[in-house]
Amino acid sequence: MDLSDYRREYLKGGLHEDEMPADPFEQFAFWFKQATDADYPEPNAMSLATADANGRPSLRTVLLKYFDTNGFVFFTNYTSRKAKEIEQNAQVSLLFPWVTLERQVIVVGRAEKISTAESLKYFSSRPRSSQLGAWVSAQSQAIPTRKFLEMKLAEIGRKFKEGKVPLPDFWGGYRVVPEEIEFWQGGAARLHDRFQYTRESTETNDWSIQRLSP
Ligand SMILES: Cc1cc2nc3c(=O)[nH]c(=O)nc-3n(C[C@H](O)[C@H](O)[C@H](O)COP(=O)(O)O)c2cc1C
Repeated sequence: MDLSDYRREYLKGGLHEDEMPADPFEQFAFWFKQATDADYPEPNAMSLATADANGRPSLRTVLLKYFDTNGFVFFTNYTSRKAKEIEQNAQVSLLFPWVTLERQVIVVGRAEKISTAESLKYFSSRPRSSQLGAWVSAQSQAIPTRKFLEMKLAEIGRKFKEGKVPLPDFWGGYRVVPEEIEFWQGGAARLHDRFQYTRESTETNDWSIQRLSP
């Protein structure tokens, strides 16, 4: 299939130096709210890129669950492929592909496991079915059939029939602590606006900003 004629002009707006806040999280929150207000489907779905110790990359979608000036938090299985790669190489990248808004946000930083208490807080807020699902899935491992999963779910359901479902020790969150955050806004004639924030110090929320060529 030839897709070479698939193109459109990006005309929704621009980004201007004098409107970029000093704090990139402020800009992210502003764009996130605009994505939500525009009914962008699952604006918190982001691509997470990891790479193993040899630099071999892998990529998948995960859901951003919350963010603040400390970073972006998602939840997953600590024995999954992504988790194994993060163990070998904590450098990761996130991409928010808000393409119908003619925008993308790219984060580069380090993934850190959050505390068990913090994971428990989020786990406790999940529906019971999702809590049981976390117990059932040995994420990223080969399994024989779907039936195998359904039987495991029934077994786990019986095991935790009474009371609260406990937090599995193989499940929890990562916080991606950004070192760079780029905001991209499509522009006419492919003259897009790109602003890259680079963290000045690991101790503080101080950032330098530069415009990048599209
Ligand atoms: C919209 C969407 C949201 C997802 N959210 C998550 C998530 O928050 N956490 C997660 O572990 N997997 C999530 N997944 C599944 C992952 O993309 C992936 O299949 C899984 O985490 C295993 O990845 P890995 O084998 O590379 O570790 C999501 C997939 C989609 C399409």
